[in-house]
Parts: sequence; C-alpha cells; structure tokens
Amino acid sequence: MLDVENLVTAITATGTPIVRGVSFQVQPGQILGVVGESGSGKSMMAYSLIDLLPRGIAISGGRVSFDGQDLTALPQARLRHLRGDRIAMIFQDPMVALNPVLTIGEQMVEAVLAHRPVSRKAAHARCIEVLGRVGIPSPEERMRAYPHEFSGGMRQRVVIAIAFLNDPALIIADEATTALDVTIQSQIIAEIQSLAAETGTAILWITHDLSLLSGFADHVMVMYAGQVIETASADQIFAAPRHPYTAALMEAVPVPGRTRLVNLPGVPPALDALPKGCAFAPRCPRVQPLCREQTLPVIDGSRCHFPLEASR
Ligand SMILES: Nc1ncnc2c1ncn2[C@@H]1O[C@H](COP(=O)(O)OP(=O)(O)OP(=O)(O)O)[C@@H](O)[C@H]1O
Repeated sequence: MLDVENLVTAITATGTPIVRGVSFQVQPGQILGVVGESGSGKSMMAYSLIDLLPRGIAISGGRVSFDGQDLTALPQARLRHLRGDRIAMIFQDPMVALNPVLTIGEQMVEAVLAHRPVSRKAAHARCIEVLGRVGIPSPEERMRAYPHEFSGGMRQRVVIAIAFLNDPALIIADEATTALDVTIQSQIIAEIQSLAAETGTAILWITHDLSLLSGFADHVMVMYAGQVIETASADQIFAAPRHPYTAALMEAVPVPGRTRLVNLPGVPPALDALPKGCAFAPRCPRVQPLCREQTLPVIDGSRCHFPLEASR
C-alpha cells in the first residue's frame, strides 16, 4: 500500500541530506515501528511522505508510492485532501492538533464532514462511537467539553480517535505516546493495536523507545544518521538483532532480570560531517578497518559488514 523507494530529503540551502536513501513498504493492517535516537531522521522521513516538511527542507530524490500514486508528484490540494482522509497523523503534543476554542464534538464532527458525504447527525454518531472505542468514558457527554477539560492522556486519546475517524488506510504516529506515563501509554497502544487489526488501517509508529514496539509492531525499521540500518520482523529484531547499533539499543532497554543497563557511548555524527564508511563505525564495538572505508546497502536486513550471528 505504501512503497517508499530510495527517499532522499535534504536541507535546501546546503544540500545536506537528512534522510539518506530510505526504502520500505507497509502493507494494509501492518504496524511498522520506526526507531532511532533523536536526530536520526525519523520525523523528517515521515513528514516527507505527506509533504509536511518544515521550510528549507525538501525531498531531493526517490519515490513515495501510496495506493499506486506517487505522492511526491501530487499537487498540494490533492495531498491536503489525502491527509485526514486516507492518511492521518498523530503528533506528540495533542494541543497542537486540537483547536482550544472549539469543543471536541465540534471539531470531530467537522473532521468527518470535511471528508464524508454524511449528515451532521451521522457524523455525530460516528464520533461518539470512535471516542468510546479509544477508551473515553461517557463519550456523548465529553463531546461537549473543550480540549483543556481533558487530562493529557484523554486528550491524546481524542487525537487518536480523530485519526481513526475516517477509516484511513494509513496512520503516521510520531512519538504519539511519549509524553504519557507508562500505564496510559500501554493502554493506548493496546487500543491502537486492536483498532488497526479491526479496521485494516496500517500504522507507521515512530519512537525513540525500542521497548515500546515489543508486542506491538509487526515489523521494525531502525534508523541511524538518516539511513535505515536494520529492518526485520519485530520477532526477529527482539530475538536476534543483527546490526550492532540495534543490539546496543536493545541493551539499553530495561527488562526483568537485566541488572545492568548498557549505555551506548558517543553521539551520532553530524549529518554535514559524516565519516567515510559506516556512519556508526565511530561508536561501534565491532568496528573493523573495512567499516571506516566502505558503506553497505541493506543486505539480508542489515547494513553491516560484520553483523551479529543470525539465529533467524
Ligand atoms: N527545521 C529544520 N531545519 C534544519 N534541520 C532540521 C530541521 N528539523 C530537523 N532538522 C535536522 O534533521 C535531522 C533529522 O531530524 P528528525 O527530527 O527527523 O530526527 P528524529 O529522529 O525524528 O529525532 P527526534 O526524535 O528528536 O524528533 C536532524 O539532524 C535535525 O537536526
């Protein structure tokens, strides 16, 4: 359904690429987790897909095919219509997505009417149904409340309800639960998982927290310095990561029985001063001279000259 091929996004003024040849596919109903440290290019990759890039950053290569059409070649107006209809977004801060001077009901009903030829009454009923579905108690009553009258967790549920409102084919969620406490985070994730399974909506779930994807994502894509460095089914990634960076991320995840959390030393390279060879080489515990000379494409799911043993 979504087929991204060799996507390159760069800072226009300097030509510095921040998304460097990213390729992946998402199938209907699939949850693809995108993980990586801050600055690895996750958000810019996602914003490239739907033309929400900040000023001064633009796609400079590749293809984004969605339902058979190339989104990078689509006129602004068509793309605007796709957003909120076939493709919905959820951001970290729900206050950005919600209008503070309108009730939740007013903005939700409008979100339906903007995309569906239904009566106001039918739109209202649909909103109540979806609010209930994401765990908002007394949804009919809550429709009359303003965003500030909700707790942070409830507000994010409203935003998630809005994303599912028009049965989109794809939802792109960028750190959607990062600001919430862990219990609420896992409740919301469980609800999204069952909604995605029921509706066939595919989810592109962006997070810096690998542990969040366990038991949630079907497939995981790990990004580093603007590139995909590992991609595999979630089961495979969690059982046996191949790239040393993924393995390091895994060791930083607190799990029962792990007495020591390993912290990966160093920081990712500046994108305008990338090292020759593998971008991770300066921090890699398995680095060999070859790694500092040559980069690799993703082979057998990982972009590494000396991947960890695959028990896959
Ligand atoms: N408006 C901007 N102008 C110039 N560079 C930017 C801008 N926004 C982001 N960048 C750069 O693009 C790169 C990728 O950023 P991006 O936000 O995609 O990373 P991320 O993995 O989503 O990290 P985070 O989780 O912190 O958002 C970073 O090096 C960042 O500094």
